[in-house]
Amino acid sequence: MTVQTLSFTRKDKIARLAAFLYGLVCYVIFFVTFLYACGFVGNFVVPRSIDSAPVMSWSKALLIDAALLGIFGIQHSVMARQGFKNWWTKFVPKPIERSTYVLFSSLCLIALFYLWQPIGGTIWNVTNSTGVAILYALFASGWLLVLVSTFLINHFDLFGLRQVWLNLQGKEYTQLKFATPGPYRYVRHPLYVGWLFAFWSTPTMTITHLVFAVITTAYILVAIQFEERDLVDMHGKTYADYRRQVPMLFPFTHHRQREQ
Ligand SMILES: C[S@@+](CC[C@H](N)C(=O)[O-])C[C@H]1O[C@@H](n2cnc3c(N)ncnc32)[C@H](O)[C@@H]1O
Repeated sequence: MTVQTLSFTRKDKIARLAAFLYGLVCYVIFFVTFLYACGFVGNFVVPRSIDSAPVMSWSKALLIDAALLGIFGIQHSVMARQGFKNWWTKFVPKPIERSTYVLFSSLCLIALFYLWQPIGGTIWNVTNSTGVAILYALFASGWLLVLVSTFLINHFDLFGLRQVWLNLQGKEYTQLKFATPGPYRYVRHPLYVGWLFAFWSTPTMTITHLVFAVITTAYILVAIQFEERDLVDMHGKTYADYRRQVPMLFPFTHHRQREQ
């Protein structure tokens, strides 16, 4: 073995280790952002939440909030498309592509938490203690369903750790297989169902919260179209059949195409 090859091997090992550490840092940033998001939407623990006191006119606040959600939506959807990935992995090494996606998503959310402008106003206010308890239980179940669904798909792949771990070991990345564990047998998008519960279940629905819930719901419905197009490209007939047989978000709903 020549000296040149030896030094390349060592450089390669250092690069793999650096990629792994980068993936780990991105994951920690994601996880802290995720925990902050629970407090932000639920109005607890965090210093600035979705319903903090308004400080500007409602029209200006609405514009800022819509822009913040729009930026997150564009980043999250564009960077997830195969065409974008093919282009930007010319600059970003493939093993850290997912971690970088996760990092950018977290940064958009951190900007949203920091710059969010409450509007105030009350749409509904449940004061009955049973009602409040049920709404908080649905809120908590939503976040739990989100987290559990990530593990059912593959938590460590979704957040980039699997990619940098395989790279550290010098192993090739393998695509995740299509699977329908647990709730995936009843709905195609349990993780998004979790978000819907987390965003809509609140004893006090303010105008601010409603704006957040409506825009994120619209985003989820659009994102599903793009995600399913990619899933059909990836898994072909298997996913197309699954789409025909299993409802999108509401379990046990009559699926039109099932009868065909
Ligand atoms: C954030 S996850 C959301 C998964 C799903 N839309 C949900 O709401 O539970 C998105 C990733 O999951 C993958 N995915 C979605 N459904 C899947 C399935 N049934 N089996 C394997 N991967 C899936 C997609 O390819 C995408 O990379």
